Amino acid sequence: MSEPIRVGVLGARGRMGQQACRAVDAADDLELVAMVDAGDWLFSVADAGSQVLVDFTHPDVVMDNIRFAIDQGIHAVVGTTGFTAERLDTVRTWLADAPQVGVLVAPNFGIGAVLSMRFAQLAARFYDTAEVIELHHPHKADAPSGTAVRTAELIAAARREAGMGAVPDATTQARDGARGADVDGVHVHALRVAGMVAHQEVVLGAEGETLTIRHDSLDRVSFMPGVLLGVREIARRPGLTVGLEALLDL
Ligand SMILES: NC(=O)c1ccc[n+]([C@@H]2O[C@H](COP(=O)([O-])OP(=O)(O)OC[C@H]3O[C@@H](n4cnc5c(N)ncnc54)[C@H](O)[C@@H]3O)[C@@H](O)[C@H]2O)c1
Ligand SMILES: O=C(O)C1=N[C@H](C(=O)O)CCC1
Repeated sequence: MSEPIRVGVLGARGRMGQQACRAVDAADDLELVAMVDAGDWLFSVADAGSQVLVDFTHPDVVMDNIRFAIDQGIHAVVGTTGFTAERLDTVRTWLADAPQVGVLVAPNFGIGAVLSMRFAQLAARFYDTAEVIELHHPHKADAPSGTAVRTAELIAAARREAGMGAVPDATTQARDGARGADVDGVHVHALRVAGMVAHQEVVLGAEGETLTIRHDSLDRVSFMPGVLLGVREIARRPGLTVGLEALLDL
């Protein structure tokens, strides 16, 4: 058997980081060599010889962590959310100086969540209206979720490609926030509910019918097969990869 891949986890004491440490530790082909959280010495990830860094931290710090990984020649599997097109462009610029390094940015590592995004993308052109409702635990820092933003962007792109116009909406009077956030012309509603983990509904509508695509992550273990796939694949994919779907051949 070949040498295990050496993995460092950032955000190691957080909800996702703890799961990621457990999953990496349990995999025969991976070796957990660094566990770093806020206030710890970031360079211990490099000192420990990490080949892949897994990041589940916070939108405010994730860009610094990616910069660090690229500068150190360490591949990065990033689950932290809060990415914009501008942030992704910045990562591409950094990677131009380190062409051997791979960075995967995935707003959701749940296989079902990735499939549901794809289903929504496929369905979008057949329906007049589409809205996204995401439901998460109340400790979540960002709203809407990274998954919901990406889903809305995929729906909007599919509508544009099909030559569809704006989603019809006759609302002329609304309380602030009543129609949710406008992401690329698609309304996204964020609920924060104690007891929940990560859930999403895409509600599509046409004359006489609706289609609801729902996914539920009931436990954070649901994200781990996707995280491990990213860790195993990223060295073979230099440059920036956005979304786990690229690794699933969807
Ligand atoms: N991609 C996915 O599948 C997926 C799934 C769940 C959560 N997330 C995202 O992952 C991120 C973390 O979520 P969480 O629920 O684990 O949050 P959390 O608050 O439980 O954990 C974050 C951890 O990061 C630590 N941290 C903060 N700054 C740091 C730094 N500079 N260096 C190292 N560690 C640092 C915090 O101390 C904390 O322990 C969020 O952006 C969330 O949206 C993504
Ligand atoms: O718990 C979170 O925080 C999650 N964040 C991701 C997002 O913002 O889409 C994925 C689901 C869980």
